[in-house]
Amino acid sequence: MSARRKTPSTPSTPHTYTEPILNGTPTPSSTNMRNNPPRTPASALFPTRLETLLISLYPGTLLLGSIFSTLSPTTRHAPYSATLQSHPPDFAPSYFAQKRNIFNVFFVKQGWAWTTAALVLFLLTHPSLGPPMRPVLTPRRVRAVLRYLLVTLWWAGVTQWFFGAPLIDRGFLLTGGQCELIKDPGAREEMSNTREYVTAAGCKLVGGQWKGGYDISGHVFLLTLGSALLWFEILPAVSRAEGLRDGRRVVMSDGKVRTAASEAQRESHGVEGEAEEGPGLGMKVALGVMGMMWWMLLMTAAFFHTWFEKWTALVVAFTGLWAVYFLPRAVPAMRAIVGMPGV
Ligand SMILES: CCCCC/C=C\C/C=C\C/C=C\C/C=C\CCCC(=O)SCCNC(=O)CCNC(=O)[C@H](O)C(C)(C)COP(=O)(O)OP(=O)(O)OC[C@H]1O[C@@H](n2cnc3c(N)ncnc32)[C@H](O)[C@@H]1OP(=O)(O)O
Repeated sequence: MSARRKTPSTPSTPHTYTEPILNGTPTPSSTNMRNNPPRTPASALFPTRLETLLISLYPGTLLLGSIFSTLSPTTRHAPYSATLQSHPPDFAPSYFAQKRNIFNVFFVKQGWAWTTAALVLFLLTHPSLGPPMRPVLTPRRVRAVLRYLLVTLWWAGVTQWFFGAPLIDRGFLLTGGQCELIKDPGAREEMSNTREYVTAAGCKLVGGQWKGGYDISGHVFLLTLGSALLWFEILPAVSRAEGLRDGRRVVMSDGKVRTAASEAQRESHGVEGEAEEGPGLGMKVALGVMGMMWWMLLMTAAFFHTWFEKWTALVVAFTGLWAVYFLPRAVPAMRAIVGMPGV
């Protein structure tokens, strides 16, 4: 497994590993690195080039959707309602511009359930994490579940519940928004539960209009968070690409910066008989879910929300992802608990 990985810059003595120190006293290999700058970033907190390329698919998709909506005459001329955050149903320029489209109702609106199912299937079936189809709690599975739970907390806090109203709704209220019903004193009388008018869901439930504030796109947030969680977990486990696996930088407990390969060496929990075969069922399902998420992200970018609502949602999603997938690279104590995918 990882213990068998080749480390081309080091002598191939069995059972010893002399990974070059990247920010310590100059060694012959670190001098080499000055002459041939490494392809990985200087700080453990930043993504590698390959990771940056993959991450840039997200802003790229938002840009593509926005360009399409600007260039397409049907979409450009269709009336847009800021309150509905969409084109009114009668003027929707495409099937995907309708809120009731089947992919929205059964896929995005249940998006975290799909993300969870795809990840669980992958964890249960991929041999790099444990014996396929046997519910054995290997360290890699446990750490993957811990990371998933942290990202789930972020999803839940932003979209579902944060000691009351979720963060999206709190932001909306703080920026001057309110449930339009509460302007009507008669209707307000009937709203006995305060929760009814401090959340978008409660407001819509009593027939109110959630208006006036600034609302980040829940769709962009969920689709980014879910699909990126899947590929952050899956690619380092299945790919041999340097930038996704061994080339990632980590800060060791002595403060030295090394590559993830050194940790993989020490913490190998390889499963006997780990196969290097084609994609298994878990991988195929995850690829399907990621593909659908990408498509729905593109549709959201093309037909829903304002630019600002979409871009801030992207930033909020990546804040959570960064805390779970990049911060531990620079904080050994955190890494000891949640680990890194593929290590
Ligand atoms: C040994 C091996 C071990 C293996 C491991 C084992 C076990 C696993 C470990 C642990 C598991 C344990 C515990 C897990 C704990 C919990 C996990 C449970 C997770 C679940 O399983 S939990 C159930 C499923 N629950 C969901 O998964 C909900 C997902 N859902 C959301 O989080 C929101 O729903 C969101 C974010 C989507 C908000 O969205 P939003 O809709 O309110 O807001 P947005 O601003 O985006 O949209 C404004 C208006 O535009 C429309 N609109 C925009 N874009 C559109 C588009 N593209 N197409 C059509 N319409 C569009 C909208 O439809 C809306 O319209 P309208 O308001 O009228 O509906």
